[in-house]
Amino acid sequence: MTSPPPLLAMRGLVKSFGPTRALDDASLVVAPGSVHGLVGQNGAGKSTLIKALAGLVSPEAGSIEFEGRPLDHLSPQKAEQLGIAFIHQDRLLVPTATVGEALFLGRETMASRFGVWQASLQRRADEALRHFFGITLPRGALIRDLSTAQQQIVQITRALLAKPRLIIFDEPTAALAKREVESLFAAIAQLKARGLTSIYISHYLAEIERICDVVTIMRNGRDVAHVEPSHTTISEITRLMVDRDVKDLFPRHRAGRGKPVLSVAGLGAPPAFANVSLAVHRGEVVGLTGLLGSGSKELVQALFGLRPARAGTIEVDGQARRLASPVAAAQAGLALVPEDRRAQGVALGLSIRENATLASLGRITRLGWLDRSGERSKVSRLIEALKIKASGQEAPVRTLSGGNQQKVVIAKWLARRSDIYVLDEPTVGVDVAAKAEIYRLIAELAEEGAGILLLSADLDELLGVCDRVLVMHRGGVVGTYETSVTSSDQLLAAALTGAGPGEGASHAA
Ligand SMILES: Nc1ncnc2c1ncn2[C@@H]1O[C@H](COP(=O)(O)OP(=O)(O)OP(=O)(O)O)[C@@H](O)[C@H]1O
Repeated sequence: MTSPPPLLAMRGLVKSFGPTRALDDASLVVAPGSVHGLVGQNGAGKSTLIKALAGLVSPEAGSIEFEGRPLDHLSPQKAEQLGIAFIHQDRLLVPTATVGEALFLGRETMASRFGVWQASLQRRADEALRHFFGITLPRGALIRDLSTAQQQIVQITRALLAKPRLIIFDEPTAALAKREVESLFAAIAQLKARGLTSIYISHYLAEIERICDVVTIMRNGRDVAHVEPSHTTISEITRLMVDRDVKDLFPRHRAGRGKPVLSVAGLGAPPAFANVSLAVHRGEVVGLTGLLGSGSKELVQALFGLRPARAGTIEVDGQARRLASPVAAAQAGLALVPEDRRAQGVALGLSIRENATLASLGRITRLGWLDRSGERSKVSRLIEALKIKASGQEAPVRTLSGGNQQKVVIAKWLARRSDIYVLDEPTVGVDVAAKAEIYRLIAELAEEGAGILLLSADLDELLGVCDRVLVMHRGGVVGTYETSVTSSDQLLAAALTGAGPGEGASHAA
């Protein structure tokens, strides 16, 4: 049987940025009706390849064919006319638009806010969101009021409404909770059944294995292998990506549990969450998880000083503290790795070295010394360990790939000597080798006597690195699970239903 001609054939692409060869003879050939995975370490060239298809970068060599026709002088408009839709990592929706406007209107017409018009838009928005994702969003909400996950759902729904021929998902699940991931997979399966072709870029190899028919593996700007997940293991895909074996993804720390370093009692910021009590001890890694709307994100925001708590107390090392701002939280001894790292964590115009140094400024030890050199050398070590791919330490962070930018922020914050680390999704968008490195660092911090609170939607990650996991549901903590005796299904069931822990787990926080 002859196979059908490819829907998309990108061949021999070359693209340099100064001294960096982002694409070096890269090819991607996609069969119609397939779900095609694209994987590679941070900086391997995945985004540059996709940007070439969107007309956002012009390759120096190579060819692109779509439905058998050669394409040149591509632009985002031309790609859209051809029926190629992109779901990018960065949010591109207008923050002041309503959900209905973001879904159905061109950007230029968003100024009109007539009541009847809005009501009809909202009704159509509800229908579309329910159709593709089985959810509705608060009526009249503006894009900026939505969480990252909700914004992404709107972005995907908008793309699907245009009935594309090819849809490219660039790390679509990075900000999604497990249940939304399932809805997305169901939507992709449905689209495939209707003959739509998808390209799926992700660092979550388990997802790639589950939904992709074929996977192209990139390394150093080149496609180095093409495999069928049904005949290949995740560790083989990892080995092809990294060109070595990655062992011990989840190293366990060997710290003993010390005194409580962070104690939260009766904390509330209604309607997001109420009456939350928890303790993180020295030498302990505590996980926190919950679906969208469970309050877990908002709880972490309150600890970051980004959301005022209306009730309850927070103690750091036995002393009552008011964490009214991120600065107050940092002064109280908390190191915070925020989720929205591009907005909150990194100065894009500055170099890697300058970003690393910024974290050291103003950090005063208990004895009153400014300890910069120690931190800086630790940052350098981390940049080395996390294999941040850049032309050098002076490269502006703006020029790094998305995952490498995240590594810079994480290196910066993890190098601060702190008593408590609050990490909000620290490994999202980070490749598997760097993930292992970040887990090793978390273990090291615990062994140095810090307490760590890790918010994550990745249940395997939580079970792999934490001692205990707190699950939130509808604004409250519904259970604390000892990870040594818990499965991811138990965590998911608790997050979904709010049912407390069964055998082998405890209610005590
Ligand atoms: N505008 C640019 N200027 C300079 N270098 C760039 C630019 N865009 C990309 N690069 C470099 O090209 C290489 C490939 O980057 P790309 O964003 O394609 O990687 P990626 O595989 O998508 O990584 P990630 O998984 O981190 O998103 C990286 O070394 C990056 O630093």
